[in-house]
Amino acid sequence: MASFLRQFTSSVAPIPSSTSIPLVDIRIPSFITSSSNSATWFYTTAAIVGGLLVLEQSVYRYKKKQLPGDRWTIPVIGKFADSMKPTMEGYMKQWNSGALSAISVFNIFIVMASSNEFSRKILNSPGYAEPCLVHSAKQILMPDNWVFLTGKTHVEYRRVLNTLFTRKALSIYVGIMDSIARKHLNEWLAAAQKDPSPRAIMMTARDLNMHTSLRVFCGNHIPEQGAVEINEKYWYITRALELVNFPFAFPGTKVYGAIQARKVAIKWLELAASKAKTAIANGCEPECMLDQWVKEMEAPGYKGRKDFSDREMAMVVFSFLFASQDAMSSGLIYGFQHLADHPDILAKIREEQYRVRAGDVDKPMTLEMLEEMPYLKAFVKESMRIKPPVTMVPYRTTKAFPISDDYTVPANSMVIPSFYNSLHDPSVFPEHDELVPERWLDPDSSANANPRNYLVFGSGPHKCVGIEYAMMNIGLVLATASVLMDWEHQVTPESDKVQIIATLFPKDGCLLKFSPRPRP
Ligand code: HEM
Repeated sequence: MASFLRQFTSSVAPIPSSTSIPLVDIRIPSFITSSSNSATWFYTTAAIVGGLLVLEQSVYRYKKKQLPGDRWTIPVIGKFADSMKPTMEGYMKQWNSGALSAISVFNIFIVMASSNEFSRKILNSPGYAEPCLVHSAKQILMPDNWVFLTGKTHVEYRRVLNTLFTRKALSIYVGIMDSIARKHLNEWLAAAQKDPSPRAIMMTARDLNMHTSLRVFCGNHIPEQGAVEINEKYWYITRALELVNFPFAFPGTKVYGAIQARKVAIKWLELAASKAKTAIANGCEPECMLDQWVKEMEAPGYKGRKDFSDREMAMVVFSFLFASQDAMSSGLIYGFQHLADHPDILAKIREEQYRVRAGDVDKPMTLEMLEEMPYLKAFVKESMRIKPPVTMVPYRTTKAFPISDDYTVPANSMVIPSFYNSLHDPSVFPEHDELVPERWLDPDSSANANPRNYLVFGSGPHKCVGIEYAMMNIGLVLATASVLMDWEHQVTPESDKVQIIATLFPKDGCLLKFSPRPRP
């Protein structure tokens, strides 16, 4: 590029100005002067553009240093085309190119970390790197949402939110989860009776999760009409979670649709927060997360902030929906698919279910019962190891980050820890592509000896706040399904291919055929 520019400029003859040869009075036709002006503009513009392109390449190569990655970046857009249609194969190629590797998208310099050491280092270095949600997240979640807090204020806010997932709180939620799971599974059976052909569970599993989360978080403080409205509109939010979106939220854009959906959701969630405060003030016992939150703030030993406004509480609940809906749906859908494809594992799950339920499949699930189901828990953990719903989380460096002895990530770069290689490390997970729940049941297994490799929920100060709830919900739905119904998987050429819609899903949406299961 530089040599091209040198040749180009040296072949351009200097154009004399009219003042440099004052004694010569030659009338120059106007079409000649205007074309020489245009030529000047053309050459100047070309030189500026060329200079910027050279600068772009130089900055990229300076930041990349010895890291694996393209030697040159595509001018202006970089790897934008790849980020529009991400594939697992593409990501794997990048991760396998090195423990750290570089790319650039729209001149955002990105360092991908694929090893456990570097991924964990990024997640656990709040002094150098902070989570960096996709650009649209700020527009959708609103800039004053707690999820954008960092440092000490984040730690303090998190301390309050952790109280929403204590054992006491989870024991309130489990009854709600059980009754909603049964309602939906019976609807799936009724639909299958009408039309027994296999159907994709992509959307029906999402509906189940949304319904469960709304009722766990807000109980009956949201009327049915509100729950339906939020559920119907939520897909607009998922659609807008792309890495790169049209920057302005004009009507018709995905982000605009997501903002409208958020406005509807926040309206109902604010109402729910206000009703929870009234219910607890009137002496009611907590029946959902919002109630539990208000009750917690009243407790004599409570040390945190007590003045959460309805809007703040609504934004927290909305952030939970935002963080959980896609990931939990991915985990649940792959759970169904993995069990259908591994009848031996499903048989072990059923054996455990019948034993703990003492043959009574109508018995509502309790926390104590779940604790007696180690095989179920091991399966859920293993299913998400094989297909982690979230494969990576973008962070941003706040200052130059000396990540290794010989490489420092420049300030204001994106650093993306990825989890796939940690979760498929053959030295920790022998037969790493095989679904083996037993590896979690042996306390001396290498899987249990290396908990740092299990990055499904991240690590460090921003580690997922909803781990227990998510694991419990996925386990509870699969366990209840295993005793109420049989399901067959229609395997297609797309079943083992992955589509990435913020999280991972089977490309064919997971086609299942359900039928009622005879009682024991
Ligand atoms: C299978 C389901 C889920 C998976 C795989 C998952 C995974 C993750 C991951 C990888 C992170 C980023 C962690 C990091 O940066 O180190 C995260 C953060 C988060 N998750 Fe989850 N999650 C799930 C379900 C949930 C649920 C059910 C909730 C809420 C009820 C939730 C709420 C959050 C929140 C609020 C954060 C941000 C925490 C912070 O910044 O302090 N997630 N999750």
